[in-house]
Amino acid sequence: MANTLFEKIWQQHVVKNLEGDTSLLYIDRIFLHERTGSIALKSLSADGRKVVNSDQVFCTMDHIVDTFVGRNDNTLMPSGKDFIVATREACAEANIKLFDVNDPQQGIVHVISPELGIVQPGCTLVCPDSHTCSQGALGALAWGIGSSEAEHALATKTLRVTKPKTMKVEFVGELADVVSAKDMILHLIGQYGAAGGAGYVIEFCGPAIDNLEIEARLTLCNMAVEFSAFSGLIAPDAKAIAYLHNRPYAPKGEQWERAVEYWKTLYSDSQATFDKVITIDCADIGPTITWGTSPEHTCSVNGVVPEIRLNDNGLPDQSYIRAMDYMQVSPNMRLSDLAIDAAFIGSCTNSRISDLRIAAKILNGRKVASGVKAICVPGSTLVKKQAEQEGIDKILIEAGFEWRESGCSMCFYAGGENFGYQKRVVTSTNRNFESRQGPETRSHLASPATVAASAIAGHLADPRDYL
Ligand SMILES: CC(C)[C@H](C(=O)O)[C@@H](O)C(=O)O
Ligand code: SF4
Repeated sequence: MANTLFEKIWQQHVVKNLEGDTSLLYIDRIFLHERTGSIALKSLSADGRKVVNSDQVFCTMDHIVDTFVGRNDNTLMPSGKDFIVATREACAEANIKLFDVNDPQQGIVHVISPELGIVQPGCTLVCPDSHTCSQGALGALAWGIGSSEAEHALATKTLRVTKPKTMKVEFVGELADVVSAKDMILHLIGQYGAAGGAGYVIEFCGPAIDNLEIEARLTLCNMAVEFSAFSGLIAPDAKAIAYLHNRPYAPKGEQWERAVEYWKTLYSDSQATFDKVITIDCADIGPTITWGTSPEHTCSVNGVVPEIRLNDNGLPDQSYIRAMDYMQVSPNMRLSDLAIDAAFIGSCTNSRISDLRIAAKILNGRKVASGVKAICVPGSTLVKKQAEQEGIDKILIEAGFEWRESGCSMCFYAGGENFGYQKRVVTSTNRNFESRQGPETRSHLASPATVAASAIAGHLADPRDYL
């Protein structure tokens, strides 16, 4: 029988079929972070239960840690230190591998898991964090769970999961210069709505996906959850296999050979059917940015804010009115007329070395506009080190960017460091809802290239004008 990639991985992991579409699935890897992982570990231990196999569990300090150079356990986030200390203690007690605050392999969970070869094709990986879907880029079934599900997985190596429907999103044609995976995913969400993927697991495929490097595929899959999908994944190809080769946690020697043999079977059979298919022509995608407070509020960076959408009754959609009011934009306003207060390059969406390279290419020899607070937070300590070896830090600092230690940082506002009241931020992150990056901040989601160009211009700007 012809199967999709998802069905192959699913079938491999069914321990028992339960009622209806629900199955008990075997979980290969569990990743935790100090914000939600510590809660799961604490509660597990309070119940007198144990982590059943700590070799399959990893934890990092990314969400709460400060990103200032010279950081320690103290954080700007009130009581952040408590989470850090509790996580450290819980990991030591359960014998879990922890990438601690100043560990050379520390970083944002969805950046370090691929970077260290922890996520692998065909495996099931869960983390109490919504952007776990990023890791599907390597052909894994990876999805975000809640803290109580994390407890269940830690104690049993299994989870009850209701089978999602399958969607194929095929990208055909070629991307224009500087147009990136971030523009692709924003374009998809803009076209089909932020709920467009609800109830589905999405396989991204097609010639334009084949052409993407692994880091770009991670960016694309990262925002599957912003499309409301259960997860996103991409069949592992020669690029995925080459990417994983020799990574610290990837199999070695004979085990590597056997793994590769298996990974090569992980693709959707040509006769396999999907519940839904979407095809997107990359010729239609340009540098894309959000104007509003949902990832579906997108437009071209050199375009204008759209008209207010009408609802089914032909009346102005209140969510559009509210978003425009919050963002202080109005229909037909040029995006390039919006002055920015801040520019942020970071997050599990766009903080890998390829993201920093494109930013450096644009920023080289230029200056951030006066009055713009510009911050770059590498996605991992290894990315930071690599960037420093390439001189990227110098280019960014010279241009006027702050160069930070790795972490989630101001991708999300948790009561600590933020961009300030009602500040307008152009950001390489994945969420733009109200106050996501600070009190009433106005976030415009875009690619790192667009963020860099806008930082120089002092207003939202098209990266094609800066190459
Ligand atoms: C803190 C964590 C639970 C949260 C998530 O799950 O997404 C965070 O990573 C985010 O991006 O908002
Ligand atoms: S970088 Fe942002 S989106 Fe990613 S895990 Fe951290 S807080 Fe969540």
